Amino acid sequence: MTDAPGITLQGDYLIEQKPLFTGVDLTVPAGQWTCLLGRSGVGKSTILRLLLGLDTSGQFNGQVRANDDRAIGPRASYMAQSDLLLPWLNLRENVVLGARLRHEKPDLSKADTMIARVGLSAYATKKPGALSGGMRQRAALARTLMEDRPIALLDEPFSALDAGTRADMQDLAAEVLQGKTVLLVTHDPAEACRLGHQIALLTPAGIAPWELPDTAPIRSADDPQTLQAQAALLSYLRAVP
Ligand SMILES: Nc1ncnc2c1ncn2[C@@H]1O[C@H](COP(=O)(O)OP(=O)(O)OP(=O)(O)O)[C@@H](O)[C@H]1O
Repeated sequence: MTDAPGITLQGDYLIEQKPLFTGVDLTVPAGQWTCLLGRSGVGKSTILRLLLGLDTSGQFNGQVRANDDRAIGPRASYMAQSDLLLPWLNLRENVVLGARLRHEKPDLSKADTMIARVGLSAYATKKPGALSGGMRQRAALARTLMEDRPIALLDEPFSALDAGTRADMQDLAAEVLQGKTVLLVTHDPAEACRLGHQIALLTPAGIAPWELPDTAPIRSADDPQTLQAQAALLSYLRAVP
């Protein structure tokens, strides 16, 4: 039995009275990975913020709901596009920041395991300023995965990683977040086709689904059906105005 809920968002969003998107009807099924793709600026990060109940710059006319009618924000771990690492804390302190903010005793042993799993053990006591962009992103991923929440909202969490590390981190995230309700924003068709139970394409006119191979993720990168789906998705994304 999982307490990971299904989530829906329906509605329109305006910035300075002009529609950014209209008629969006997004369903994120319980306990599965949904990948959200779409042109830059179409509103993907905004959707994550709306799900979390955070401030946005525009006006949302619609509704956000978990299928158990409980609040989403307090049950969600969120990895923003910017890593949001606190520069005065070292990597380990950043990874346990959630517990510290909740005035809980941090689980340092779990933190060190997570830091090891993102390949940063040698940097556990370094400040973020001593880390490369890709290392900082892995540190932010470790902090997100530390939070054992039923919902994970991830905004391009692997975008700064080299191809090999990216595949490793995708595997790690898929393992740690198994059974959680995950919404992953990505620009990478290969990533979406590898990780997604479903793909949602956001356009100004709403959400369109994208067909995936009838196999369970995480899919092998060299699976012919997965390769075919990712090539078709890339062609489609190039043609979207
Ligand atoms: N802080 C802000 N102030 C004003 N407008 C904003 C702000 N943040 C975003 N926007 C506007 O909201 C729109 C949607 O932004 P959002 O970040 O949700 O897009 P996105 O699809 O996630 O883009 P990307 O793929 O480039 O990350 C943008 O077109 C931008 O004009």
